[in-house]
Amino acid sequence: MENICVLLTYPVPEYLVQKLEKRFTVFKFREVASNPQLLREISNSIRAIVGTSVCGADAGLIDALPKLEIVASYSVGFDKIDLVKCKERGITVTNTPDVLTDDVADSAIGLALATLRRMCVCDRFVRSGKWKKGDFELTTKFSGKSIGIVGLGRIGSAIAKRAEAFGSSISYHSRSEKPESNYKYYSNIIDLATNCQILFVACALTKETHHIVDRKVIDALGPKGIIINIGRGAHIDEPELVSALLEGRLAGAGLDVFEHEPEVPEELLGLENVVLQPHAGSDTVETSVAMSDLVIDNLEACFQNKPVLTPVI
Ligand SMILES: O=CC(=O)O
Repeated sequence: MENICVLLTYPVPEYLVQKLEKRFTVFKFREVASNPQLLREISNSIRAIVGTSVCGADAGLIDALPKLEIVASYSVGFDKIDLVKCKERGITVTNTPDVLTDDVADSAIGLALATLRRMCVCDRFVRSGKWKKGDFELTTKFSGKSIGIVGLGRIGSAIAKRAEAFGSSISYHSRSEKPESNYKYYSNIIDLATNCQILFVACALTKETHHIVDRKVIDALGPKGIIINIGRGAHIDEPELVSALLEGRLAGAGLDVFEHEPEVPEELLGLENVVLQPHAGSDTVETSVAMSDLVIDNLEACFQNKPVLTPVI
């Protein structure tokens, strides 16, 4: 397989780079993009793209690679891959579901706890020595709150399972009701937001879910409501979120993702009722190894003409 050329569109952990380089001829997009001559030379040889949640494969790149057979994403989300184009061209697309579910769900619960119990503010309180001058103010209880989950897929279900252990009542909104679930279903996200205290966003980003959390949803959640987003930044109308937080129309937010990441709205940086993470929901050593192994297994299966393990299409 050493002769098979793979284009890496975004930096991935060294473990995956090494595994790829052991098996394939690897080109890194950043190096190739700055060398148009090299790009022209290799465009006819690239048979696989390895992308991430940040940079996958858009129509322009796919068009430039006539021999492309597979886009293997080091991510569960595939919103950065032009699936229509891949389908047209008969290109296989794979992602890394399941192996990261626990980490992302853990992060979601961690963000909720950190936001309600103000853990980051508490940490700064201790470090700055302010504790010596008096105790920290009271925070808000997490256990027993009513939880609304947008998207009851693998990650949404894992969040629900964890929230159950906190005595939460759980309801959800998704495209259709899940007959296997005992949680209360709302076909309308505004009804879900009206009836919960903490709204977790855990669905895939599609045209339909772009800005699914808009001003109406935020206002339905109300001034005591909390939003936790471990999906994609574009699930939330970010300027609306920022103004709701500034105006006290929303109590707080725990955000792993942002609409224009790594750019984060300046106003959020000054707010103490938000907890911000750098899109790191699945970024643990253990899960990174599992995701990398799955990327490799998918590529090997594809080039051995076997069924890939986790096909998107
Ligand atoms: O955002 C992370 C992923 O899609 O895996």
